[in-house]
Amino acid sequence: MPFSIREFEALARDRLPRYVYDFMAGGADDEVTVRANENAFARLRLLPRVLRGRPKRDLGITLFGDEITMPVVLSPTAFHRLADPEGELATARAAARAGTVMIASMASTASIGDIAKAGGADLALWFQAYIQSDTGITRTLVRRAEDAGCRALVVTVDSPVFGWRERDHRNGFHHLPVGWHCENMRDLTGDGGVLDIEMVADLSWDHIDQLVAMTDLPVVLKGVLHPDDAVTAVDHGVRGLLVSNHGGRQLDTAIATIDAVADIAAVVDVPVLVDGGVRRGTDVVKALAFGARAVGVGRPVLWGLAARGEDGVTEVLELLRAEIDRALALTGCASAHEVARDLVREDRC
Ligand SMILES: Cc1cc2nc3c(=O)[nH]c(=O)nc-3n(C[C@H](O)[C@H](O)[C@H](O)COP(=O)(O)O)c2cc1C
Ligand SMILES: CCCCCCC(=O)C(=O)O
Repeated sequence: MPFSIREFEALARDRLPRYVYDFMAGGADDEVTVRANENAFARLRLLPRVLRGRPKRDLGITLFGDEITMPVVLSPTAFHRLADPEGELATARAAARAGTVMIASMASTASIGDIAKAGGADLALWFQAYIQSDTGITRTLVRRAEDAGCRALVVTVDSPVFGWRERDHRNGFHHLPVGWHCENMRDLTGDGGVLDIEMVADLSWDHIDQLVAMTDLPVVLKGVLHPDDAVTAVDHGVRGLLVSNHGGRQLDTAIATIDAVADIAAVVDVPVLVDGGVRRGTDVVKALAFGARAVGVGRPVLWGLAARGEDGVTEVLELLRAEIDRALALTGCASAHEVARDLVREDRC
């Protein structure tokens, strides 16, 4: 079994067709932000406390009333069938087994109903949506998420247009293989067809007001980086924030997410999550120190899925759990809640 997420990525790279690996690993333009997300974690150094020994650490946290077993959730990623024939169904089973949240992408290759069935009652399932220009379509998607038992709605707001992904253009990857579809987009107009997902360029706070009014589910905004937007979001009824630059796939040279999270956590009173570049348990501890309730992982899940299917996703999540536990012990923390801001210093080298 691989010993790290990096080794899972190497395995996945060996197994996947080149165009699929590039789609998953790649980002926008020069991929400056893809690299920055990881490098920014490495630049931060931990300042551990000693002689606070406790026999066991408690990794559990609560999100919208649900207890999850560690401060790691699965960020939404499209097209899991490209990684494994079982696709999102395998991912859902692994997330349920790990006792954490899976945020299913609107661009899943299985429907939200089927993902919910695969995960079963143990899965804390959230649905990620891109707001569509036709409010009726957005409403139907929200109802499907509610009917599937989703516990929160994550709205991605960093994509008014699609990022420029040079690897995909070079590889000519613009469509799923014949016969595969974004299953959440099926039967939305009553003609049995599958609609394309739209990126809506005139997305505004009015759309967020409409969405919040449409559902009792907590709405989480994904893709917020500016503290002022975070404050505005809460004013508009948003109940959680996922600080994200879409894994460097949208605006290249956007700030690394770990560099954005503390300023946001300081000005809002709702759960703040962060994703982008989390590859080690020590990264998770740094994010907690900066005020995040939890982190999201995107590519690591895909590497596990591509390398070893459902078991691979489980192994990636369990690797992270063990690394977080070890990092907590080595920094003198008995729980995720005990991680304090003074545990992290900027690298002075
Ligand atoms: C292959 C791939 C597909 C993605 N698809 C979506 C998506 O459908 N919706 C979304 O909001 N974000 C999507 N993302 C962004 C992730 O949710 C997340 O923000 C990002 O992957 C986090 O960075 P990491 O991969 O370094 O963990 C995707 C990312 C990747 C790598
Ligand atoms: C037009 C299809 C939408 C797929 C969205 C996937 C995504 O967000 C990504 O980063 O890739």
